[in-house]
Amino acid sequence: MTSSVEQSRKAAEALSYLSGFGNQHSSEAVPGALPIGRNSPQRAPLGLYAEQLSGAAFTEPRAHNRRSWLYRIRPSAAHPPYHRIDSGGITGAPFTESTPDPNRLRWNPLPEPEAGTDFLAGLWTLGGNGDATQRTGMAIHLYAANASMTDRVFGDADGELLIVPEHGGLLLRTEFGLLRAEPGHVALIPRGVRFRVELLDAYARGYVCENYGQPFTLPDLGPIGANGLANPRDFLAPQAAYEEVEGPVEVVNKFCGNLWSATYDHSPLDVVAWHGNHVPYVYDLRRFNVMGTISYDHPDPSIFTVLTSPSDTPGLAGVDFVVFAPRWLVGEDTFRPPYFHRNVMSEYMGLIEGAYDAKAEGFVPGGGSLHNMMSAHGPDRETFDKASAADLKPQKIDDGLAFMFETRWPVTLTPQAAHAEHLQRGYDDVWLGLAKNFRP
Ligand SMILES: O=C(O)Cc1cc(O)ccc1O
Ligand SMILES: [Fe+2]
Repeated sequence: MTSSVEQSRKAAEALSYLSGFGNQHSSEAVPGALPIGRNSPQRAPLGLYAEQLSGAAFTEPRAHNRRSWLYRIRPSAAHPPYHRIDSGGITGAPFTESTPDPNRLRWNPLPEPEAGTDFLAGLWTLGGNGDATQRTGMAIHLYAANASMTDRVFGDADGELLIVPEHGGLLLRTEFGLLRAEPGHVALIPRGVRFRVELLDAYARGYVCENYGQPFTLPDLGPIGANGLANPRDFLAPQAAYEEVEGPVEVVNKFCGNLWSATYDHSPLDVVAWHGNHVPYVYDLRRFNVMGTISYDHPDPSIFTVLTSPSDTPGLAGVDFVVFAPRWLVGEDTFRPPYFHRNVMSEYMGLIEGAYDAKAEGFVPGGGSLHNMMSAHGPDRETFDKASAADLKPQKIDDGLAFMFETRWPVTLTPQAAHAEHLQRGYDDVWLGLAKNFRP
């Protein structure tokens, strides 16, 4: 099962997908593997085992109900006990080891990992909120890896994983089939789905939003109409693909914040056919249909919402995933970059490529910033001065791709993030020297 970057690349280049967000997809890697007209026939086709994977309670309304039926070589139940293993850099909610911090904070990218670090070993938790045992809240993780996962797979019982590569492509071998996620794409692994990450480049780095709450869905469009923002057909699910591997495979399960491990005598990526709507997917952020003003003022960034995890209060997300993609700015008599603000929501921002229009310096690809609930932030001094004096002709912002995980609850840091070497000291200084211009 060991694989080189070239082998993974070859597999990634051959992929085709099923299109459509939230669809009831179906796929079979071997003709006839998928039962027709029923989910669990007395004997499933080709000697496969039928198994349901639920992502919603059986009784949730149809609009929210999520489940898939998997037809696999061995049932998932055939495994030895799990035992606790060291979690390395990854932890989960509740985050109780640090005092929630009202300061504006910014980090440089993670340092290079030791040779032989795979995606799972390279996960590093920055912080989060909520409680995995209550299925509320979210965690922010970063990853830096220089090796493919071999002979082991990962599954997260705590929540779904929104993976945002910033450097290096990933091949995600999931129970449902293969997905390719390059920088500029996002990949979503639903709660409980097992997967292995192979690198398509020597080095991979990026961000992960672990969502304990309601699964990410597309935002309502309201007066925008029937089209726009992230279009459903651009979300791509895998075609069924299985491996028939006999021999030890470590299965690591994240459960209520801790990692547990069991060594199976076969690979659990052995699903030959499946159907349902609890599926992994990839989405190319460059397909995002950006909306903006064509008159004046800087619109709120909710118009850039790609995916939202709703809470029980309409419009108040557990977490939103927001992208700042290339777009034209044409606002007249308008301060065009992000405004100064204090937000009841907490904002973690990352940069996939280039630069971000509110920060002249210091916010770099692979780095991140946290502006917690009600913390005052906005353009740095240099950006403010420049934008206040700019000639307001139409301007294309096309030199960057930034994103935000915006959550209704404050983000509490892990001790490793609060004391990190790569935490920038003196971030507050970017707002120093904003001149007093008041002339009554
Ligand atoms: O703080 C940020 O840069 C994110 C952000 C962007 C924007 O365009 C308006 C508000 C906002 O919080
Ligand atoms: Fe903000």
